[in-house]
Amino acid sequence: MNALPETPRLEIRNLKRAFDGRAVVDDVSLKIMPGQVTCLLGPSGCGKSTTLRLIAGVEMQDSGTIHVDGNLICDTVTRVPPERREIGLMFQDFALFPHLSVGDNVAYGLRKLPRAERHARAAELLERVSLSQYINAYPHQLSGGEQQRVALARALAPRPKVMLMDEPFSGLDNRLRDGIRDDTLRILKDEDTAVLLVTHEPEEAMRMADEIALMRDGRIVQQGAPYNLYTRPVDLASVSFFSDANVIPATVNGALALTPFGRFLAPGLAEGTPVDIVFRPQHLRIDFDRGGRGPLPTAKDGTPARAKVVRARFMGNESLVEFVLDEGGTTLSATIPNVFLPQPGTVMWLTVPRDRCFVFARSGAAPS
Ligand SMILES: Nc1ncnc2c1ncn2[C@@H]1O[C@H](COP(=O)(O)OP(=O)(O)OP(=O)(O)O)[C@@H](O)[C@H]1O
Repeated sequence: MNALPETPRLEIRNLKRAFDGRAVVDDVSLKIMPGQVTCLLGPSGCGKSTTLRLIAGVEMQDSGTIHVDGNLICDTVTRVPPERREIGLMFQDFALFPHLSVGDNVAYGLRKLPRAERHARAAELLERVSLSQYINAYPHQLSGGEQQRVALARALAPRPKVMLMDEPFSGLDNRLRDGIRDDTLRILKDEDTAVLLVTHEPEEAMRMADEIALMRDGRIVQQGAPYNLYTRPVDLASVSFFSDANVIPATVNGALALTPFGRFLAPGLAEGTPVDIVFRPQHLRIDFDRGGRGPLPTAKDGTPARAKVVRARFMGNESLVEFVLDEGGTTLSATIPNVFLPQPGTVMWLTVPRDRCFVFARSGAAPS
């Protein structure tokens, strides 16, 4: 039995790239195992595509290393050219060759193989993406979703060790997208390549990724399974990237932060540090006012806080209700399943389970 840990299919270490003195990729490290999908997730301009271009070899890093299956393919001295990196690429505009048939598009990267083998591999991949019947058709005769599958088959044909995908689904019709994502994921898993997929859409990353690397201003700020990123975010910006967030400002006093919902533990934060108590709208619970009282405080949910409805809107599957807290005047939102549209001014009591709240030192703020 081999007791050695598996070698990552792709490993990048401390990758850096600056343009005009500005670090666009700033000390990025990642490991992806065979058959694993990692999503590089972040807002526009945070350096995702540049990271992909460095790995593909079409851009050169200032420092850092790239290994595929443990072999160095690029540092500042060694540089394996893009076509010899065994890395497949798939971008937003599928860039199929319009003058080549679907079969020839898929076989394009196999020019070194004998004709019969080339043909067999192209046919096998078209079968895999359920497009065998289009082998002699031309790209313009296919729908957007079908073209996307041809592009996938073409990228996979040379059996790349790593697949780099830059927003591969963003050109597709919304209604098709989920099905195509699921099909693509299944095919990628069958091929056992390591996939690095760039997206700015959290839902796409949650749907596709075994692991998400959350990127901001050129750096990876958090990395892990989607569940861990969602339930244990590192800061307010990470919460807000995945969903709306309620924020209650407070200040640390004796290792506690006092809020209208009671005291929150603020371990490790200096006295006087401004903090934000953060939670998602779906975790705010509401109760009706009963003769000026709300529910009793509990260890799990803390102290109920009295609030008034500001407005309520029907959103389809849920209702969005906005409140203003009596104490402190903070505005909070709640999402409630189905139809719940209380009148503005209605008094209600709000609670939020403690285990759904995050306590973060306010970014850029020093203890007062
Ligand atoms: N060749 C270049 N020269 C100068 N600046 C560049 C170059 N390539 C990228 N940049 C800058 O680097 C930053 C990051 O770009 P990049 O395309 O990597 O971001 P991104 O996260 O992929 O964004 P998007 O999702 O919008 O494509 C941007 O501000 C961009 O203008």
